[in-house]
Amino acid sequence: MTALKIDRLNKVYTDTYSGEEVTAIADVSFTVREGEFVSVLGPSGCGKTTVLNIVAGFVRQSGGTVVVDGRPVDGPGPDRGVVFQSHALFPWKTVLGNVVFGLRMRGVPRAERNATAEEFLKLVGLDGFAHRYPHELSGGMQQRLGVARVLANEPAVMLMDEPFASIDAQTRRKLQEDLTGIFESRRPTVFFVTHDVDEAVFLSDRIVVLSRRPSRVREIVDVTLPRPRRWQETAELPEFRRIANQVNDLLAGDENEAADGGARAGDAGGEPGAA
Ligand SMILES: Nc1ncnc2c1ncn2[C@@H]1O[C@H](COP(=O)(O)OP(=O)(O)OP(=O)(O)O)[C@@H](O)[C@H]1O
Repeated sequence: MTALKIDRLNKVYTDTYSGEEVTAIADVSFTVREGEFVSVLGPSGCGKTTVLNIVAGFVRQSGGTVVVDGRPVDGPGPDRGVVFQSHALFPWKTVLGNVVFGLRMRGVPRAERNATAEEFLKLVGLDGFAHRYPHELSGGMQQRLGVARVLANEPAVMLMDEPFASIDAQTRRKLQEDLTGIFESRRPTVFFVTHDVDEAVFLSDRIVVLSRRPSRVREIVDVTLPRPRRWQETAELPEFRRIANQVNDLLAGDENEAADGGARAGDAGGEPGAA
């Protein structure tokens, strides 16, 4: 079943200073099936976060539709849980309090919500930290908490915007492995935005590669690697390198086209001030 359907999405921003119109997204369509992990990759500034923000209901599209679980998106809602790059946790609430909050908003009874929150804290490896505060956790632990908080609410789609970008490389690998383990055991539907090709290949079932701005879908790449996935074994598979090279070629092809055509076309779609 389709969990998320993005159809002919278009977004034009109006620059608040110059009043100039900037087309961030020209025409983007793709679907995410229930229980599928789909990543979106593309050149910097192509509109990845904009697509995610429209799906989250934070930003309104200029054209096209977004349907989650059969319902058109018309603002934020509990059917979509977002894990941000910065942690966006409640600093005054404990770890347990952060996870329980959404459950309380949904009217889950107290005994049940504490049990559910503890189950999800265990899933992300934070059992034993329930009564700490976010500032007492490392960056990686805060991201785990962000994941637990979203998963506990069983959203139709979990939206993740470069959640590991600000985390050191070693911890990032561990978090990617843990996220994969959680995905493999729970099968949430995930829409994941990243800059990192290897991360996208390791985590995803499919990768949507966007063109430079104004963006379109350049290609949707199937990742047929076996699960369960662990970095050491998965990265050694020839298929892993083949897919990563394919995605890198798609991104590089886009850069080359930008270099060839950008100057000629006055680069109407380029980043302002970009060389
Ligand atoms: N609120 C806004 N007003 C005007 N322009 C905006 C606004 N938000 C984003 N943009 C522009 O839209 C384009 C897409 O931005 P977006 O952040 O979605 O891209 P991205 O692919 O996520 O970028 P990055 O890879 O750098 O994170 C950029 O050119 C950006 O400058």
